[in-house]
Amino acid sequence: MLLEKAPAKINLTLDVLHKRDDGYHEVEMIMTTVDLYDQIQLTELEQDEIVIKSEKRFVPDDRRNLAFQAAEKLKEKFQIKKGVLITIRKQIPVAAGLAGGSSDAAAVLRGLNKLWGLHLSFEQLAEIGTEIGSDVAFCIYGGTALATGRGERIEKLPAPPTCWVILAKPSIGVSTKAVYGKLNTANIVHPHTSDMVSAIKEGNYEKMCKNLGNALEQVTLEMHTEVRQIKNQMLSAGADNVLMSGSGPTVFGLTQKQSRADRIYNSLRGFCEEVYVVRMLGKQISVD
Ligand SMILES: C[C@](O)(CO)[C@H](O)COP(=O)(O)OP(=O)(O)OC[C@H]1O[C@@H](n2ccc(N)nc2=O)[C@H](O)[C@@H]1O
Ligand SMILES: Nc1ncnc2c1ncn2[C@@H]1O[C@H](COP(=O)(O)OP(=O)(O)OP(=O)(O)O)[C@@H](O)[C@H]1O
Repeated sequence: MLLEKAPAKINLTLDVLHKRDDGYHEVEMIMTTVDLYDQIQLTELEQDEIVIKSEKRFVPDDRRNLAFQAAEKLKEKFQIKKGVLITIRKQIPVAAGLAGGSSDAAAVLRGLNKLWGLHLSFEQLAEIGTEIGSDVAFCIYGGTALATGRGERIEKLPAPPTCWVILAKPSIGVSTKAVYGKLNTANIVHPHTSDMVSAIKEGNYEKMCKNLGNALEQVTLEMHTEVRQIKNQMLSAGADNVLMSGSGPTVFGLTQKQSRADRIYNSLRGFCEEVYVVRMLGKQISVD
């Protein structure tokens, strides 16, 4: 039996450059993992099958689950004739823009690499992960990175300046495909990715806050008024800046003061069911 943590990610920036011929969008985004985790337990089975268990509604227990696809890919590619029970203790909100499913898939790839003694590098696991979803490669490494291409090309960055992150997810789920589908690439307000990279490298918290930006935010804001309400609520409770993560609908606010993090958290409870105060992890996931 083996346990593997699957952390959520947030987007500090998300820029869309253009739509590609293969239907995906060329992106440039800075992502960082936070200490909100799903717990993945991998148990070897006698029978040659993949079984998914999760107590949470909305999490599929068949091939639609990205964790299932991760195990299936490894079995196919390396002709593994063993079975595995994948138990997912879900803590990351579902369909939230926090890469929950992608991080579960990445954790299964890392975990089975150990359990089945495959000795694959993180680079090889990231390549396999990309066949499952655009965010999986980043989730293999965790930490902070600039992701380009359709999200699969990863360049490591140092840890962002220390701060509190308040996450709030309104009670709606958002389909990433639908948000990209509604995006008008001619009307994008592009975030300043290179300024965010330098903010992180300089450890400049104010500059990081100033340069938060997400090209998909406007699309989701127009679909769901709750996202705007949460942004306004966080700002009026004292967040230094706020942004929607990924394709949403989760919004995060930043502050360096714990008392203010508490105030923002309290101001959202009752208003919004899923609220968390977390830290950015900064560090990448270690190979062992
Ligand atoms: C919004 C983000 O989560 C930000 O990190 C990612 O860009 C999306 O990553 P993901 O959920 O792993 O996305 P995938 O499962 O690869 O793709 C879902 C759908 O989103 C759209 N999609 C995704 C990534 C991308 N660079 N361009 C796209 O247009 C495509 O319509 C695709 O069919
Ligand atoms: N392991 C999983 N955990 C949660 N949802 C999963 C999982 N595998 C597949 N899904 C399906 O994927 C859909 C999107 O869920 P997920 O939580 O991964 O979205 P997300 O956080 O918005 O992802 P991203 O930020 O990568 O776009 C869900 O509605 C669910 O049906």
